[in-house]
Amino acid sequence: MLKITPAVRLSLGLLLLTVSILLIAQVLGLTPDLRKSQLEARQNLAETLAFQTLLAYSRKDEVLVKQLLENAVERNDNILSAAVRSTGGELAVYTPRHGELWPAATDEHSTERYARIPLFMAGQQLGHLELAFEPLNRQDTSYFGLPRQLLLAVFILIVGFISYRLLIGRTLRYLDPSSVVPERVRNALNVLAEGVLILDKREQVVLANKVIAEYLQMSEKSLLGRKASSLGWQTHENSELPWLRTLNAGDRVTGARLLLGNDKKHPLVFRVNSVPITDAKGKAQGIIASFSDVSELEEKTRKLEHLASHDPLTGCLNRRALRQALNQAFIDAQNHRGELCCIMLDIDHFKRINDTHGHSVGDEVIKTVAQTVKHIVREGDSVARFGGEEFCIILPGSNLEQASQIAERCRTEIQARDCDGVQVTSSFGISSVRSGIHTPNELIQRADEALYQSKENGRNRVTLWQAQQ
Ligand SMILES: Nc1nc2c(ncn2[C@@H]2O[C@H](COP(=O)(O)OP(=O)(O)OP(=O)(O)O)[C@@H](O)[C@H]2O)c(=O)[nH]1
Repeated sequence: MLKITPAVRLSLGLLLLTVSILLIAQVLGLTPDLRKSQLEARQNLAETLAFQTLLAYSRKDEVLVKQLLENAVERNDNILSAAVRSTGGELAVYTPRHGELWPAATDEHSTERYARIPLFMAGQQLGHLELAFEPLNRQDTSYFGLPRQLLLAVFILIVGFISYRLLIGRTLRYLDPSSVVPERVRNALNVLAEGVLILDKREQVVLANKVIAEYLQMSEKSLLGRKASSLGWQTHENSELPWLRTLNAGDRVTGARLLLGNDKKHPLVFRVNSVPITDAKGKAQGIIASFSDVSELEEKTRKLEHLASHDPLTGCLNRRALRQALNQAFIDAQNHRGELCCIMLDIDHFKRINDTHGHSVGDEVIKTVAQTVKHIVREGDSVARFGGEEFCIILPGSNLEQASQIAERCRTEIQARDCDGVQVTSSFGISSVRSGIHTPNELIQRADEALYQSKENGRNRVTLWQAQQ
């Protein structure tokens, strides 16, 4: 089947245009009128023959007249018969079948097929020359019995299409950007583990290797001519695409991070390098951009970072990560004169739970308490496992009153929870940067002192640290 390639489409377009131009030319009368010229030829022929016949007929040389008429019929395929009719209406001289070919009803006037020319000599009419012709269109049906115009149209369509197709195919080969890259270069790029795009000055793809085509889920050919920025990349905070930076500023870009894919949860992550292709004068004529898929590496790194900063039993921050979060929150609070509170939480009589129900139940209790607290605090707060059954909660932007409300909610919900048939209570101590505290350590220390007060005063309660403590 004929493939509708751009070359075929262009050829058909040009063919239609050509046919339309021919039709318009015909409508405007710019093409030669075959019918008219045939009629003129017939008229000339009839008049010449009439002149010759008149001379012979006036001398009553009927043999010569007959010879002239027979010669005319013999030499002209389109003359069927000829005759000289006397003024009285009888056929004086005639070629065979003229009687049957000449229509009885023909009046004085000539028609397309029947010429009737009066023969005058010295002002006296001697008779008429009669010529019967082939029908006008007969001459057009010279090929396979089909009208010549139809054949011409078919000829233009077939030969026109083949010629246009060959011409455009050849032209497109010169214009096809991929054909300027030698096969061996393309093969070499296809062996690379990295994706490669070669772009022109308008960031249109001139070459795409197999790897990048697979990442983009498109064929190498269908990528040609597409703008690289239209291929579905996501940048970090809409920063400039690396190849655009190279095109705009001439910079080499290395290690730019780009995401690809509609699946926002699992996009492919690439590290992209982009270098300009310069001409002899050092002007950028295009770009080579390489794409390394670092999705798996980033996922592993993310998991390692999570392991390094979180407690494996509860999923809360560990002490190292708590320190970082607290230091940052402390700096922010100081810079913006903001609120910051710290809550220390300790499960009451936890040793007894371990001793009575076993260590694994103890672990479950710790996990339940952690889940309860994480569920209550806001998104910007940090929950860390501080020690065995002790937790530290950092609340940026919360004042003492808000922090004590949160601690109170944690206390009542922990008390209400049932953990493998075990019910526990917990004690809380709260400190705030607004209580004359100067360092992150001091904030934790004061909250711990308040927690100690809760334990001292009978447990299952919340105590705020105050300067006079
Ligand atoms: N199951 C379990 N127990 C732990 C873990 N870490 C620490 N512990 C135990 O927690 C208990 C803490 O007990 P203590 O610090 O004496 O205090 P308590 O029994 O909670 O009493 P108060 O704090 O005074 O109410 C110890 O027995 C630890 O062995 C842990 O990860 N899992």
